[in-house]
Amino acid sequence: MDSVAHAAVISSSKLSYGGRVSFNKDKNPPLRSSVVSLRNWRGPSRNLGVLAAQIGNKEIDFSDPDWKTNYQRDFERRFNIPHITDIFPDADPIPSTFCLKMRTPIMEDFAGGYPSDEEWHGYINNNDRCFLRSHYSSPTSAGAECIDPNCTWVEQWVHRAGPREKIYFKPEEVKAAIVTCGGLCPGLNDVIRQIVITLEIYGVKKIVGIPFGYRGFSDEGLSEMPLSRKVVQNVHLSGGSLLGVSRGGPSVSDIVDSMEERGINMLFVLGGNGTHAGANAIHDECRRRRMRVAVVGVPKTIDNDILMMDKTFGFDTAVEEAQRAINSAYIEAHSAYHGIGIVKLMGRNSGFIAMHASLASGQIDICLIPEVPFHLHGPLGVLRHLKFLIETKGSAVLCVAEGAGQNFLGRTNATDASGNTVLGDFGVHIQQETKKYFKEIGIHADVKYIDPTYMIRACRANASDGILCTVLGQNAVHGAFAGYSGITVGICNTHYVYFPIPEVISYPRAVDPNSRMWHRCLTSTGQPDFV
Ligand SMILES: Nc1ncnc2c1ncn2[C@@H]1O[C@H](COP(=O)(O)OP(=O)(O)O)[C@@H](O)[C@H]1O
Ligand SMILES: O=P(O)(O)OC[C@H]1O[C@](O)(COP(=O)(O)O)[C@@H](O)[C@@H]1O
Ligand SMILES: [Mg+2]
Repeated sequence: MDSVAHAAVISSSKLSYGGRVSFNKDKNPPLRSSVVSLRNWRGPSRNLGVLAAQIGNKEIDFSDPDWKTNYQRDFERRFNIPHITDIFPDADPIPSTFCLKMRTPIMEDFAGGYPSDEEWHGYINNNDRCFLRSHYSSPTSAGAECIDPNCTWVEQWVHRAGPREKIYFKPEEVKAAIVTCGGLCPGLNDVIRQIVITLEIYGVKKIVGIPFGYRGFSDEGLSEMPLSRKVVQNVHLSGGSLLGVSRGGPSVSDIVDSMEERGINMLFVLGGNGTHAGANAIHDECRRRRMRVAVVGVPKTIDNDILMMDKTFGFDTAVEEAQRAINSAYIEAHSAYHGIGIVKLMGRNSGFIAMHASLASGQIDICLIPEVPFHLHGPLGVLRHLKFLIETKGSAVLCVAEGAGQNFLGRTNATDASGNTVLGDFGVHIQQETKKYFKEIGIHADVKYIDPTYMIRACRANASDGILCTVLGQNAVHGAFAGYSGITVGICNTHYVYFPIPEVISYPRAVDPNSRMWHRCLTSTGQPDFV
């Protein structure tokens, strides 16, 4: 029997003490997890009742009558979003130059700001908040994320995104830059477009694109691209990034030097975990140098692996586009004698695309993701189940996430320019193992392998992602004008919100093997546990 594919994460999530309690199943918990997880648990024997819990580096003593107040205060502190007045307490705001009645940059009526005595203006109050989580009334409730053993209601909310009545930048003094980093993702152009359009509505005239990710700040021969509504008007009609993307690049200090030289005081950073780590470091460095700058992120990851977000842009498009590949694999498999179709989809650490695409298609018999361990060989292995499917159904279709089954492949320790581990190709491996297995057992099998990954990533955004990109792009600009920096925008619990960057990138979000969604996927595929 071969080794079991290691789950990249802890798969157990249930703690029993008195009643059965299901805790947060976020994996690889961060240092400052907001809910109790198994790994962070430092209470007494699980069956003796819980008196205290270790959450991150803080111990919560549930017998303290003030524990909840303290927790909520700490939560508020963590999710506070950095503001320009933190370092420039005397910074004076001006009335916003943006209002919902103003749709183009040149409305004479509102020159110098929207009149504040109007009854309706559509602004967000700085104290508006959105709840981060739903309330689970019982720890036994499916998916319950509890702080304490009784799963009592603990307020956890984040700042609402949107335009404010007062702004901290004069549009005529703004030089805004946009940079897109990491891999491609459907919707990048939609976000660029919306940022430019919204900046112009505020009255900004100096808008530039930094070419090819962070490299564009340093590489000779790469010059900034002037942007305007005219330039970006139709960019969303094609995939990719108008500005280009890259991995690796200059140091944070060099990037900030370059920003100073160019006079950039608003930076919009579109990228994933790595890009946001960079954006946060840029924000810190700007503060250290006492620069009056807003650095705002828009999370871009086709893998959907950013914490706390309902989803990230491009993910819906990826799932939709993956249907074509899955359907092709299905047709091939069903038209062949003993046909087996294998589709590999992206997902470095997280199997969201594979899970959602499998579920959406209803055509997948086996879905393999990095978060769920499996055997390939042996009585419980994937290959034995494939034999069963061929014998009973005559064909089979597999969907594998790129990060699945990495322990079956030789480790190279290679990393890309950004320091990400270069993965082995599990899709090719399982294709070869399948062919070999059926040859060995003397059963005919016609194996077809489809790797549509870059075709999916290079697509233009679908309608729903297009709308998501529009809202995120607008809110990024609103956040910058409101004087926030070191923040990122996201959709959370159906609301658009601002997060402090470190809270969403402390580790990649992963599929919860105990979630109802993974269970739904399993009921659709009908696959057994391969361990
Ligand atoms: N910890 C970090 N600090 C600063 N910059 C980083 C960090 N990690 C990655 N970057 C930079 O962010 C950019 C994108 O990172 P990458 O991991 O390739 O993509 P993604 O942002 O999609 O995760 C690269 O230019 C990389 O150099
Ligand atoms: O070939 P590349 O450009 O390194 O991209 C491959 C990676 O891009 C992704 O689609 C997304 O990665 P990023 O979020 O880092 O851009 C991963 O799933 C995949 O491993
Ligand atoms: Mg990344």
